[in-house]
Amino acid sequence: MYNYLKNKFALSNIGTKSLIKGIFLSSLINLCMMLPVGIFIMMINELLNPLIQSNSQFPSILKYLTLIIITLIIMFIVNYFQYSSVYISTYNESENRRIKLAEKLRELPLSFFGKRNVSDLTSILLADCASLEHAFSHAIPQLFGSIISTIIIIIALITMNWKMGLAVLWVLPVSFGIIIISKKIQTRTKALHKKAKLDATEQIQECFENIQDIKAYNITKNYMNDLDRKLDISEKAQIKSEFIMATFVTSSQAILRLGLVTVVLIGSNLLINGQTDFITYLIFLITASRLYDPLSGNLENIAEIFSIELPINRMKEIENYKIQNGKKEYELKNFDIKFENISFSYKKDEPVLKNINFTAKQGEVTALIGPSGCGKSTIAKLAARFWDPDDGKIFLGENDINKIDPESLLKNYTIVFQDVTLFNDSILENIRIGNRNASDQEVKKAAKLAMCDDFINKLPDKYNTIIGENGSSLSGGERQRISIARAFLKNSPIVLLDEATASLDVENETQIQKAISKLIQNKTVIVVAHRMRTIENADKIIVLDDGHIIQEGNSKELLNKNGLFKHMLELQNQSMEWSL
Ligand SMILES: Nc1ncnc2c1ncn2[C@@H]1O[C@H](COP(=O)(O)OP(=O)(O)OP(=O)(O)O)[C@@H](O)[C@H]1O
Repeated sequence: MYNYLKNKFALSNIGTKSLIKGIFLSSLINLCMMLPVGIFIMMINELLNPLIQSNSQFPSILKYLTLIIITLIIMFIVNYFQYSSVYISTYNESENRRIKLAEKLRELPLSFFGKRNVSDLTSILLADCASLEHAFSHAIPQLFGSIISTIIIIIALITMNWKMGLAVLWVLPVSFGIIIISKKIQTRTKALHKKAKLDATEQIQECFENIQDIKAYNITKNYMNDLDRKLDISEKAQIKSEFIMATFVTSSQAILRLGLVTVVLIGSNLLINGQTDFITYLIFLITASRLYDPLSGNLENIAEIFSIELPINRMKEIENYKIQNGKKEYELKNFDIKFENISFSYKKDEPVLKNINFTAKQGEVTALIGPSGCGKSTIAKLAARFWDPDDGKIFLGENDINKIDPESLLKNYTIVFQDVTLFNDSILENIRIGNRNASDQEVKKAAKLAMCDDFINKLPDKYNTIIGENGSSLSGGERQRISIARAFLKNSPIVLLDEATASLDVENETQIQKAISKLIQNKTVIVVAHRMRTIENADKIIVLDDGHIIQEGNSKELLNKNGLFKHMLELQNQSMEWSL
């Protein structure tokens, strides 16, 4: 039972124990509900006795008053413990579940995030956790508790009179049979509803994120029509799912009620034939009229219990996803990065890199160039172990990076990406992300080096200005310069620059290039660049095409050959001569 509940509902040890306690107390509540029935039957028995036996006494009112008060106290105590045990433990478990998931998400490699989108993950952490919270507090203990209490009462009834006992019992397997048979259908329709809802949510999120482009291209109407369609599909899927659930649940509830009818039929037959007495018949009638109440109410929760299988599986998928691990302590002889026979694909059978071999040496700038989509950024990501290669090895200072813990590996890297991520915080804190221990003075020094000082001083609160969600109040170039300031602050031995100066105007870019050349001295630098002039002084240029290295050398060597490098340089020179 313990292991079944633990695995089935993906609970912690404490959560499983609390659930079992909750189930036990819920069944106790249902059994306590039968206490007034017992008192009532006792009273009827005593009331009828004077009519049957002349020497009997009239029942004592005080005795029944005391029994009623005791019953109320017992019911209050059991309810109190059930409520506090179930609810407090559920919310504690839920809190721990969210923390555990967040911790796991922190450790997961980018390959995981490449397969899932943000709204899906948000929905797991918020909506899915909330649905489990509700099921564990309002459905599971109550349903299991009502099954246990009903079985106990039925066993007691069977020992009293097996024929009438069976008349009460038969409805249980039939009613549950209907629910169990319907499980597959209910789970499928719930999954379809969930998917349709997620599609609509994703579209809403996408709409907010891309509102500028949607307006600029005048596609609001098309976009809204598409959203309307998705909302419609979601609504229909919800109605269908609710309807199917209601059909099965009400049918099995109706069957449960038939138990009372069969008790009346069989009981009156037994009474007429003198095979039972009136009090026993009365006990069965009153008990059967109350017995199914908790169970019938909880049948509605069965759909909820079925539906939590989906969020539990989604959470298990995160929990079981293989994390990148490795040693935290390691010695590096140098900071050379060596790619040895590297092949990589984001999607199965769609290789992005094929047999890549090169070394980015410490103290040198290694530039990656090639047409769009040839795999330049992917090489930079693999160098930092954001993804693990399918084949081959990447060495940092003669250590296979596959065997180094990603977090401790990244301490050696400064990465400036094409897409800068900024937080809704002050400029000071956004730069300090480069080095959490840096003082304000150090942050400001880094900002100066990255040519941020001028624009920051023009902001209302200077370094304390809050820059909005993802730095929405800054220009592309300003955002990029902040990310470069972070890099200055981190000052680590390896620098990966992925189109680092892409959003800058020529004047700014020239200045930043000067600053970057200071930053990268004696470091291992890998630059991904489109503009040829930004890499003309690189020590080594790797020219890629369709995931292969097709040329390698410095710019002088490559210009002397008739290859892609020369061709790209000529094309870029031509484009610089264009005018509108
Ligand atoms: N997260 C991802 N999931 C699936 N495919 C991806 C992912 N990232 C990149 N790709 C694909 O891998 C290929 C190489 O992408 P990559 O970003 O490395 O190219 P790139 O040379 O840096 O391109 P660009 O110069 O346009 O930035 C492309 O076809 C791209 O569509």
